Amino acid sequence: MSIYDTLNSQQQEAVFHTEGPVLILAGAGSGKTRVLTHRVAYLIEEKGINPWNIMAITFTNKAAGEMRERVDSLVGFGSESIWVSTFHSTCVRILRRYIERLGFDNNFTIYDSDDQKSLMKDICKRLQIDTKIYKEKSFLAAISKAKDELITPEEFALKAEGDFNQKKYACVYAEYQKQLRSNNALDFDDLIVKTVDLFQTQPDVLEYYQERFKYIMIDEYQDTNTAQFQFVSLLSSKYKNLCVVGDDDQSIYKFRGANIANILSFEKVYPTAKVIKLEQNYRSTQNILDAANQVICNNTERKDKSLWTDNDKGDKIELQVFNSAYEEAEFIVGDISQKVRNGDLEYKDCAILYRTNAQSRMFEEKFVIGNIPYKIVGGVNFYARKEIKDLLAYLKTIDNARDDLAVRRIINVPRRGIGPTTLSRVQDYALDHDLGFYDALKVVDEIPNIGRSAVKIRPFVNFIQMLRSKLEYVSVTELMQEIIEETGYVKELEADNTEEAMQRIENIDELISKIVAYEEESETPTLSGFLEEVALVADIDNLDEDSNHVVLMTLHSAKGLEFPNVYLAGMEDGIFPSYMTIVADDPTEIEEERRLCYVGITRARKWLTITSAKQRMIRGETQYNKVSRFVNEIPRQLFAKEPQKEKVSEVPKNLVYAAAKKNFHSKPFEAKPIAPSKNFGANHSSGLDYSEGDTVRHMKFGEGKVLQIVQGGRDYEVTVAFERVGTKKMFASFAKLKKCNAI
Ligand SMILES: Nc1ncnc2c1ncn2[C@@H]1O[C@H](COP(=O)(O)OP(=O)(O)OP(=O)(O)O)[C@@H](O)[C@H]1O
Ligand SMILES: [Mg+2]
Repeated sequence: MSIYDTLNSQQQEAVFHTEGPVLILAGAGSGKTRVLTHRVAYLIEEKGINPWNIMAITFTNKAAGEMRERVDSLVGFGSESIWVSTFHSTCVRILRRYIERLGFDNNFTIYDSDDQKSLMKDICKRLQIDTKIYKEKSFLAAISKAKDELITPEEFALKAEGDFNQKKYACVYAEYQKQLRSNNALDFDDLIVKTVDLFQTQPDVLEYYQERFKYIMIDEYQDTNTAQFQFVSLLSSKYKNLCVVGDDDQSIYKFRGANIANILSFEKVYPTAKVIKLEQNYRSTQNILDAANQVICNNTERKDKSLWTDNDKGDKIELQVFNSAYEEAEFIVGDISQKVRNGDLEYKDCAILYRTNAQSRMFEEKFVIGNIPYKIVGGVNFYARKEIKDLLAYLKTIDNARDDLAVRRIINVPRRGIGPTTLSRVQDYALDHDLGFYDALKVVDEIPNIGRSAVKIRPFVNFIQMLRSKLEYVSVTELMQEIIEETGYVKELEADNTEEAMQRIENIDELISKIVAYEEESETPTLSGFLEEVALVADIDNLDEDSNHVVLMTLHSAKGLEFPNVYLAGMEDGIFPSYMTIVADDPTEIEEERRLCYVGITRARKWLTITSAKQRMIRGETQYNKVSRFVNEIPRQLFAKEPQKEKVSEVPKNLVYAAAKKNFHSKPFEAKPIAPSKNFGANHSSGLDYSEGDTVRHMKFGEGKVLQIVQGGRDYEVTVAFERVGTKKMFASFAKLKKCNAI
């Protein structure tokens, strides 16, 4: 039996039709992604296509990794030379090779949203824009929107003729692009825009990639924007072997410029396109699928599809309405805990999905108290933390000193006593002489009126130059070590000795582990390579399949994934659909939210629980909401029982909450491996000053008794019975336990 026998006949048709444009339009869970991976295998195994000639594009890095894994297991060899990645990663690879043609250096920096904000702040200041009237955020949003649609600053300016407001935006957009260029940096949107630009202006480059990628496949096609569409069209215009898969009912990124027309008009753009529909859902039970179908059929702007399944009816959908978000969290966490205890499920089979990131906190508290492993996908991104950004800014400065933002971030970290007047003199000098900020620092003695400040600047420049000269023969890990030691970054935190400082040190340890892992895994590790990888980590990538923890994430992040047991939390009008959508009273916006709801429901394989709270605190205000209109679109008979009536808590809620808070630690203890032989920064000494039976003190957990110390692979594992929080097992170097003096 071949692997293709496991596909149904429509799926087979989609796999075997390899030449010319193909559109696979199908509902959730019908095997679209599965078809793509099998198609790649088929091309290589049966058609003898060189893996080198295949490109597959997915929406997140995680999906890319998953696809590579699936192809690997199907094909067994050669899959490393297939390009399987996201639009952004694909474009970075192309630009690293050819962006010089557009006047950038190939080692350009990628700006994240924080970097963009700082840059915009500078620009507004320089252009003397009143940011009380014109928000930096709205400039960035307008620029991003323009880029999604491939509108250049010049075109923007032309369109703005006569409109005072728009002219201001045009002017900021132009300045923003100018600054990016002089910093040798691109923002995320630019990655696509510049690649399209490259293809349009450099025919030989386009031709090279057209010859290279004779077969192109795109997953989640419904969420491509105009710029991405253009990229694909150019690349596939020679051989036209383009296969896209998507579901118009799952288009949920309109706010990021996704253009549903790209899928709806595929047949117009490619009149010879073969269109294949998949109608059997393999993922969910009949009940779950019925609920999803009943919700989505309320949308008018859609291609009609019918999805059916051979699966059992399955359990009915659970609907629970609570008095407060607190009770909602308590129920869900309790339910998971019970199902796991019963042996029905493992933690990793469970996902809690919600509309906004802020909804995660309540669950976190409950998980911490219940000692249940969980992971939040999204939220405060690791790389957005101050200490991580500071240290990365050092690496960026060493890698590409034209990145002014990075240089300015660290010039006074640690404090070097370089004042704002000095900095603005350097900045002026740089502008007057058309130099980058760092280049101006290098010639500090020539800057007028700089006076004694030059003495403070020179050691900084020397330090960076020294590290740069070492680049060729030291590893990134060693580089980081030197930065931490020379700047005294960790020493300063240690001296601070607060809980927050300790958390920061833990984060730095985590960063070091990341660098070590990168250097171990990469064939040719380089500083630029590391920075690139870091810049491209979407939040979703933090999801580690192997670990056994409950996953919490927004509905947007859940696209393409599946879990046996799913909770849709906060299903209230005002939350989902959001208050903004309701007041906008725009049917297309409600339809977008409804599609998001469809995505949510269809993530569930066996069990689906929908919850809502009658009252919930949002940004410090208590809101009273009705059950979401989307829930009312699900026929009653699909629910296990009518929503339960008022549940009166015996303990006043504020007391319960205070009690929860008292026990709340921002994160559950998570053992992190330590970089082998590169233990520095935090006090990673293996010499413990306590032994079994001693009373020790932990910064968060308080006092406890050491029950056991075991030499683990990389570190000592210490088991401590804490008075307040019970017994915990932890790595010695991370726990930083202090022996309490016997009286
Ligand atoms: N022919 C088949 N036989 C058995 N299982 C299948 C078949 N086709 C798909 N599946 C399974 O159904 C589930 C859904 O498949 P897949 O993720 O490819 O769907 P999808 O259409 O990409 O979903 P989504 O729209 O959510 O991205 C997976 O677990 C997959 O392994
Ligand atoms: Mg899919």
